[in-house]
Parts: sequence; C-alpha cells; structure tokens
Amino acid sequence: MSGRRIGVMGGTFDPIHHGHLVAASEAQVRFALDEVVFVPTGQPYRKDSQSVSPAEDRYLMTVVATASNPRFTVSRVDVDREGATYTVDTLADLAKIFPEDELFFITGADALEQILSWHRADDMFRLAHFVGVTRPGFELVDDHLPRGSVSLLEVPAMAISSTACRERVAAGEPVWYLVPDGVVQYIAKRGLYRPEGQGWVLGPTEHVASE
Ligand SMILES: Nc1ncnc2c1ncn2[C@@H]1O[C@H](COP(=O)(O)OP(=O)(O)OP(=O)(O)O)[C@@H](O)[C@H]1O
Ligand SMILES: O=C(O)c1ccc[n+]([C@@H]2O[C@H](COP(=O)([O-])O)[C@@H](O)[C@H]2O)c1
Repeated sequence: MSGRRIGVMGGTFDPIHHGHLVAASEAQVRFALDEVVFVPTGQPYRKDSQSVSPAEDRYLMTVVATASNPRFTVSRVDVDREGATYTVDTLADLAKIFPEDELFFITGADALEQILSWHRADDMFRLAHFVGVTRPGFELVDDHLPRGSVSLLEVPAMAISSTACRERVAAGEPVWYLVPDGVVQYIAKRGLYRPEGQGWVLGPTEHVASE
C-alpha cells in the first residue's frame, strides 16, 4: 500500500503507560494516521543506562500494551541497532521500511522542549513531520522550532510517568489502571523495578515471587 500516513511513537517505555497510549491514539485519530508504530529505544543515551530495564523487557511490554489495537504496531529498529538511539536513525530506518509513506513523529511537550538539542536535528526534521502533544506539568510550545515542521495537539491529560510507575512498584504500591493490565502482570512476572529478592504484590491477595 502506498501513500499512507504512519505515526511514530518513540520512547523508552520503562514501562509503557496509559499516557503514551492515549497520546498515540489521539494523534492517530486527529491526523488520520493509518498506523502508529511504537518504537522502544535501544540505548536511550540521555537516561542513566544502569537504571534502564533491558530493551527486550521494554519491547515486550510495548507489544503487550498495544496488541489489542489494530492500528498499533511495534518496531524493533531501535532495539536491534547497536549503540546510542538517535531519532534521526529511527526515522531513516522507518523511511526504508515505509518508502512511499509520510511519517509523523509523536512527542510529548517535555521532549519537544529539548528537541533542537537532539542528534542531527536538522536532518530529523526533513524525515518526518512532528506532532507535539500536551503533557501535564509541561508547556507545549513550538516557537523555537522550524516553521511548518511541527503541529501541536491537545490530548486528554494523563498525569502519569514511567518514573512514577517504577517508584510505585519499588514501594510495593499498585500500578493497576496506570499501565495496561498485561503490563502489570509482565512487571510482576519478570520482577521488574522491585528491590532484589523482594516478593511481588500483584493484587490485594495474590503474591508472585520475584525470579
Ligand atoms: N503522560 C504523558 N502524556 C503525554 N505524553 C507523554 C506522557 N508520558 C510520556 N509522554 C511522551 O512519550 C514519549 C516517551 O516517553 P518516555 O518513555 O520517556 O516516558 P516517561 O513517562 O517520560 O518516562 P520517564 O519518567 O522514565 O522519563 C515522550 O515523547 C514523552 O514526552
Ligand atoms: O535523537 C536524539 O538525540 C534523542 C534524544 C532524546 C530522546 N530521543 C527520542 O525521544 C523519544 C523519547 O525519549 P525518552 O528518552 O524521553 O524516552 C525516544 O524515541 C528517543 O529515542 C532522541
């Protein structure tokens, strides 16, 4: 199929949460995107590599979270590329996979603020149109960006971050309804975010031992 409109939702997704999913869903509808490709980062070079979960876990949580939406897919391009993950490479790889199609890179207001400092930002803007989405606690502005390169989109406010999800799990607090059910179960099964050797609280009565 040619001439399709492909959304690209990049993120560390450690873990993926409903803020990511609502942003992608809203962009899909508002920009009439045929598909939204979620792209978990391989090595997010601006995050502390010691504290980021294995790429394979983040990839699988993204697959679990998106499986029920026929317009959502997940790409391994960043997970499978060696070295630091740069969006310019993500977009170049996706342009090869979707040579006839138009790419729309979806990004939250916090990331948009910093985007001019991203690796080879000028080339990046040539490879995709950018969609900046609202995120509670951040101002969504585009006056620092090349004219016509970015569209701004208000999405339902989800005051959720992966950091807060990790902190809740570490403290034994629930993340039900912040992340999809399958992701709650994946986190418990793999023992993610819990201090070494601590049991897992899956629900009020169920306990799953960490591996
Ligand atoms: N609640 C949210 N609403 C809108 N956009 C979001 C939200 N959370 C994350 N995003 C956007 O999703 C993309 C991927 O974000 P990322 O995986 O780093 O999640 P995060 O919650 O910001 O993680 P962390 O807390 O670990 O920094 C970024 O463009 C980010 O701005
Ligand atoms: O290309 C860059 O220099 C760059 C710098 C920081 C973040 N990004 C991308 O922005 C997306 C969100 O990143 P993060 O670290 O906030 O999860 C993800 O796709 C990253 O690869 C890209």
